[in-house]
Amino acid sequence: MTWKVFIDGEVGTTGLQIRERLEARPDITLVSLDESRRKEVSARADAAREADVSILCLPDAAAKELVAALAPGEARLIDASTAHRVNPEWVFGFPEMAEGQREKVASAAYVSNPGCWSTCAIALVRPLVGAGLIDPASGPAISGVSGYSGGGKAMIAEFESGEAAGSFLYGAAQGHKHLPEMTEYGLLTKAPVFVPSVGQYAQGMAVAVHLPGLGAEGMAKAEAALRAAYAGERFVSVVAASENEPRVMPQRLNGTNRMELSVHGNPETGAVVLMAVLDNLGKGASGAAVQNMNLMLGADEGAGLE
Ligand SMILES: NC(=O)C1=CN([C@@H]2O[C@H](COP(=O)(O)OP(=O)(O)OC[C@H]3O[C@@H](n4cnc5c(N)ncnc54)[C@H](OP(=O)(O)O)[C@@H]3O)[C@@H](O)[C@H]2O)C=CC1
Ligand SMILES: CC(=O)N[C@@H](CCC(=O)OP(=O)(O)O)C(=O)O
Repeated sequence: MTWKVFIDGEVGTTGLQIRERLEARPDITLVSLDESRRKEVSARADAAREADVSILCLPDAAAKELVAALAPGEARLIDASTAHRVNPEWVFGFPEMAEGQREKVASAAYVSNPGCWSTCAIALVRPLVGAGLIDPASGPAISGVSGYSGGGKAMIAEFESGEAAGSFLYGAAQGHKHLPEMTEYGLLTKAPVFVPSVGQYAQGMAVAVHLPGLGAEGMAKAEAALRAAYAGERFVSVVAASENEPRVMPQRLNGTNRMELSVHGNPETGAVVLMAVLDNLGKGASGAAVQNMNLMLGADEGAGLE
């Protein structure tokens, strides 16, 4: 069995990484457009119609433009941009998120690939809300660090040319574009307070959820809730705190489609921190898109991924 796949935006950061994962696969034939036509909407729509699944690795506006050029049912799409993440007509492409989510992805016409920050945040927060350990109205504090490839070609150029003055925090005004998806799929009623940062390295991400009052008992329950939520999962797992102590290394899972979660804290003060590590271009983007594509095509979910 072979399938045709179109990567719209295949020369961008996310698209290239998907292409690398698919090129080696005998079961996939890539549908490609010439350089001169790759931004022409009619050519992109034709390519999407020809393919069994198309993966959009584009700015939000270009993703919306392609969707608008297609009639419902003409193409199956995975959108890696932010454009459709909380749109109820799209299935959120995080198969491990909830029971039944994997099956929804497999049968969907339109799948939105989650953001890298939100994959980490949702993975940590959602099971704890479910277990009654996070109050959904509490607006939990979340922080994190990403490699600069998370900002695509423009930020890579900024860092690699020396134009960027160094690492920075951002999003302090609480308008980060992943907040709606974190809130909705984290089962929160109030958005988290989220302060991400970009480090002076290319790739890899670590995210921390801060729970100052969870306590020693809550800490044990949090780990149990996370272990139960991801039991048997191949790409999401809970690891011992010692794996991420004393230093959390955001580049630890680079080149993989894995995300590792851990629970940390001080039993005496009751302060607890949940931690997630992934490759922003692996489980945070390109790896996740390939996993969703595999599910939609009926291929082995882990094909082309490690
Ligand atoms: N980088 C990351 O870690 C993550 C990125 N994402 C999301 O994935 C999407 C792609 O991001 P990323 O790969 O980083 O971005 P890049 O800027 O690296 O790549 C975007 C690509 O889209 C192309 N493009 C722009 N407009 C059009 C158009 N109208 N038609 C066809 N192609 C077009 C660009 O062309 P050109 O080369 O000419 O500029 C570029 O190659 C974004 O929505 C981003 O937010 C999601 C999760 C993580
Ligand atoms: C480091 C950095 O700048 N990261 C990007 C998010 C990358 C990403 O996940 O983009 P999507 O929202 O399209 O998924 C940001 O915070 O805006």
